[in-house]
Amino acid sequence: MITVGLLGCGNIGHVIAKGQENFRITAVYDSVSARAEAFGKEFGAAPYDDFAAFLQEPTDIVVEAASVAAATTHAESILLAGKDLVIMSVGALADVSFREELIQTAREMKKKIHIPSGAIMGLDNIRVGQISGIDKFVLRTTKNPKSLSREAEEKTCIFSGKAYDCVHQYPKNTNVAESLSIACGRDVDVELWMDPNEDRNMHEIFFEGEFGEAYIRVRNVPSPDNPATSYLAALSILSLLQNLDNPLVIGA
Ligand SMILES: NC(=O)C1=CN([C@@H]2O[C@H](COP(=O)(O)OP(=O)(O)OC[C@H]3O[C@@H](n4cnc5c(N)ncnc54)[C@H](OP(=O)(O)O)[C@@H]3O)[C@@H](O)[C@H]2O)C=CC1
Ligand SMILES: O=C([O-])CC(=O)C(=O)O
Repeated sequence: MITVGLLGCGNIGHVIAKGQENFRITAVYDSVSARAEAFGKEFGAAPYDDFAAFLQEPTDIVVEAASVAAATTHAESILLAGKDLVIMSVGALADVSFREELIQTAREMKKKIHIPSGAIMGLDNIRVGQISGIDKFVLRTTKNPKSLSREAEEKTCIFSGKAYDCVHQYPKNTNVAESLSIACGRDVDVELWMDPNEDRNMHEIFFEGEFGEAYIRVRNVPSPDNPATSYLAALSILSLLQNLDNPLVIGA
């Protein structure tokens, strides 16, 4: 049985806890210790309010499902503690030198850093961008203003630029852009829209290169407990965990 330490007892944490089958969450940590305690009581995991003590639990893998700040602060120490790592707050990896240091640490510790497909489809084959030419790569994200904790009367573009720059302004909405950038090997172009007539979290990917062209559109149901996070993102990490010990690997 794979044992999991969970960093962040929020929306995604609860979805994966409810889907435990071939893995078990045995230790949890959250910046709000009452939240970790309640989570621990509900799912039978040990709650921690001290991160160093949390790392001493003999878990195989730590799932970060908290925030870009949490991933930035804790990722290195998780790897140094000899644990594999799943990063949901992928925006933390926009800083190239931080990302390269983390990969180096993982290599030295013989550990893996997993980036789940998250709120999109097709991340696996987008890696072809690293081995063949790309002419165009644009991510257009459209959400209801409520999912962005904003208000708007009409469809409005609130960001247009590179993924790297988006992370500083919209850390909760840059994970997809950063996952795509890492997958295809370049800082992708991003448009972020809010639309009062859109009730889904929509991600459209326009990708052209030597292979041909692709248009991927995902219209995600927002998570009831956190409308900024698509339910697909939580399902994606659950699927990743359920397949960790599966000898049959699907996808690129
Ligand atoms: N890769 C992808 O495609 C996607 C990634 N995400 C990312 O996944 C992460 C989790 O999402 P979700 O579960 O919906 O978020 P929630 O806000 O529902 O849960 C996160 C929990 O982690 C806590 N937390 C935040 N920062 C820290 C910290 N530094 N140390 C310890 N605990 C912390 C939060 O506390 P508090 O409320 O006090 O901040 C909260 O309890 C987010 O960063 C989100 O942006 C989401 C969707 C798609
Ligand atoms: O759709 C989602 O779940 C979140 C999102 O935009 C992102 O993290 O980039």
